[in-house]
Amino acid sequence: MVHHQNKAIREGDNPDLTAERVTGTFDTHSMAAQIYNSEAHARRRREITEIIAKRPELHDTKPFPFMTREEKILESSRKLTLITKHMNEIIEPNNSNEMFHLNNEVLGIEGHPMALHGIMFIPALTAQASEEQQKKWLTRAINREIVGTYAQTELGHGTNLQNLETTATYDVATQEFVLHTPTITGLKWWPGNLGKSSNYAVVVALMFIKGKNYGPHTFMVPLRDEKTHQPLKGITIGDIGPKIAYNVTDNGFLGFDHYRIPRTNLLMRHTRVEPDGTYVKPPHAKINYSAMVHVRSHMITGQAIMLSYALTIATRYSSVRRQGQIDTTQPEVKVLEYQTQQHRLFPYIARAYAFVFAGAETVKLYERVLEEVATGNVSLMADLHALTSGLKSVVSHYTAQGIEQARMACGGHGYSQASYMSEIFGVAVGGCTYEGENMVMLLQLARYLVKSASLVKTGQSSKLGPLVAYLGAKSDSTSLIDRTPTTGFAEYVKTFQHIARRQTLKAADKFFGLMEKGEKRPIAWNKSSVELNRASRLHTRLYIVEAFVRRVEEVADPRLKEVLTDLLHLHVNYELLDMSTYALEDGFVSSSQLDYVRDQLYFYLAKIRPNAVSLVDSWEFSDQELRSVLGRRDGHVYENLFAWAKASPLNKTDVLPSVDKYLKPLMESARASKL
Ligand SMILES: CCCCCCCC/C=C\CCCCC/C=C/C(=O)SCCNC(=O)CCNC(=O)[C@H](O)C(C)(C)COP(=O)(O)OP(=O)(O)OC[C@H]1O[C@@H](n2cnc3c(N)ncnc32)[C@H](O)[C@@H]1OP(=O)(O)O
Ligand SMILES: Cc1cc2nc3c(=O)[nH]c(=O)nc-3n(C[C@H](O)[C@H](O)[C@H](O)COP(=O)(O)OP(=O)(O)OC[C@H]3O[C@@H](n4cnc5c(N)ncnc54)[C@H](O)[C@@H]3O)c2cc1C
Repeated sequence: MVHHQNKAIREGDNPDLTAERVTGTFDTHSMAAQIYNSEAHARRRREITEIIAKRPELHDTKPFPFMTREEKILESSRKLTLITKHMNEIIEPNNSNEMFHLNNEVLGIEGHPMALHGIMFIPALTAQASEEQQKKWLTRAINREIVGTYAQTELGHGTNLQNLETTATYDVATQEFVLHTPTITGLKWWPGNLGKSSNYAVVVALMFIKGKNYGPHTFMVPLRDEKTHQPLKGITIGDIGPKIAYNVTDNGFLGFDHYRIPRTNLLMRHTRVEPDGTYVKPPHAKINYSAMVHVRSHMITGQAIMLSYALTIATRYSSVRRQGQIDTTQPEVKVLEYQTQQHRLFPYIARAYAFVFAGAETVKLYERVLEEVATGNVSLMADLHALTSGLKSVVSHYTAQGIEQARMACGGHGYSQASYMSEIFGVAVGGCTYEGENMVMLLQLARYLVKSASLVKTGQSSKLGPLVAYLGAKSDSTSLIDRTPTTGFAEYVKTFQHIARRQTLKAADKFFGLMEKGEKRPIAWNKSSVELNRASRLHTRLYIVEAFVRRVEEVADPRLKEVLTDLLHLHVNYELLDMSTYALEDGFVSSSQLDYVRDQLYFYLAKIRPNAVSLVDSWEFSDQELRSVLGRRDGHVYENLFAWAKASPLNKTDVLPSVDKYLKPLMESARASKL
């Protein structure tokens, strides 16, 4: 048997796809180790996939698009129960990476009844509950004796946490907090799994003590009777109805009617309220926002994975789909031969790699900050908040765009739910909104950039943190791209730094200038906000490029290094063209340099072409995880599309009741009236 570099090759596969895999120049298992940050983790992913493949009870009983929402929830609860029961046979206990993979394989991306339990409820209790509180609730939560969610957003308020309407008013006499929803707009609205699944929630409410508003705080709140699962007295609760996607998750509403909880249900690791109502403030005003920072830090990788789902589907399909000719004397070509198709897909393949590398760095920083905050050191919280705010916005935006490009790259079949593209898009695009609407989060990063710009302007560049140190550096007079013999990326990085620095300082000038002219700070901020967000995006895109460069520099295997270097070339050239307005407007980059950048882009599209399928195969998504007929590993698309169509519930009978009831009588009466 021949050993190929691409480990996805199997006998009997569509030969067009096998031919693509044979041309791969690198070992896809080794590339998976880069993507998943270690050989051990990549191997464990494969082992988990194999275990699941051998357990049919963990497979979907029918394709998700053929199920109603109720069926999907039932099916996902069945599988959730099974994986909970057999968890220790499948994954290492408490390994969140393995759990994430297990969930993606078995439950999929549409959510499940305990999605928020793992993503926010447990992280909130871990970071914000005191040790005593953790003994009471965290162990039960980890054991899944109770199911919880994170209830913050309201019908009328999501972004602006200071104006939430839900109140928690301290009653000194009974040592209780009274939770209350004063209006319809104060109903909690959106929290995942709040509607039907959870019996507890970490609730965010404005805390009032003796008439004083202490702002948003987090409380552990029982919602349903633990035995009967009936809502408790004083609680109004339910599902908010179907959404664009993510419909296995019961996003819910919740109202409180003077609902009492003990004082000790305020999460008290960092903040305390004494029995007499004395407030002990936390070491950082935003320490209670930790569950949001947790998701923002992890969702970068989550988004990269969803983008790669779509790219895997589209790239494999483009290798088996033949349409039209390039040379009219030759047979029809694979659509992947078209430069336009390559230009549509390959820069996003590069972005997906860039995002997953940036995501790994973000999680590392998050874990460091988590440890430091636990010991009272809050010094890096602002940096982490700025970084994750920018990354969640930029990455979710380009992920949604990339998935949509991948869908269109599949032509008509991309529009069928057999491709699974619409669900992937629908779930991923939610990331532009949840955990802070993208514009709002870019503006959070902009606050950090403006402060940094003001250090530069006042000659205090030495005080700049490592993420923004480049703001204090001097630019060359022009970019040296194409003017130096070096093949490295230093000139590109310098150019991105120049662009981000110039835009940041310019936007900050606009803001400060407006204030100097007498505008109040918030008005000046609003009038500068489009320019400020441009700066945030450029800063974040620079960070992503740098994270990519850092990773490529670390890679030792020469075959991997070569293909990752090709991808990085593609990335920097594509990014620079995409932001060429900024590069051209002060003459830092000339139009002839941009011609060079364009040529480089086309060169690397062609160079990557033979590795395209191997690059997407390296993510090692199983068919079970992808849930896409078009993206099947074996490339046998057409026969399976036909089988899929035949399985459509509409094809159970030859004549639908709607035809019997309406169309037949309509046609009959039309015929009769002609007589
Ligand atoms: C292995 C694990 C696998 C995980 C996989 C994940 C993959 C995910 C896939 C699917 C998941 C789907 C589930 C979705 C779940 C969604 C949940 C939610 O959406 S929960 C609700 C989220 N809501 C928000 O994000 C609201 C956004 N709004 C805010 O965050 C705030 O209101 C604000 C905009 C930040 C403003 O806050 P506030 O009004 O309090 O601010 P100000 O008083 O104006 O102060 C601003 C200063 O505060 C600093 N700040 C703000 N936040 C932080 C922070 N977190 N840390 C540090 N500092 C912070 C800010 O920088 C300002 O500082 P200065 O400029 O004044 O110095
Ligand atoms: C799939 C999904 C899952 C969710 N899960 C949860 C959950 O589990 N728990 C939970 O509590 N919430 C959850 N949410 C809610 C989510 O966090 C909020 O919808 C999100 O934070 C945005 O807030 P909003 O809806 O109030 O938007 P709005 O703030 O009303 O945004 C509307 C528009 O106003 C703009 N805008 C608002 N404020 C400003 C500003 N200061 N400056 C400039 N522009 C501004 C925005 O950019 C946007 O264009 C979920 C939402 C979705 C879609």
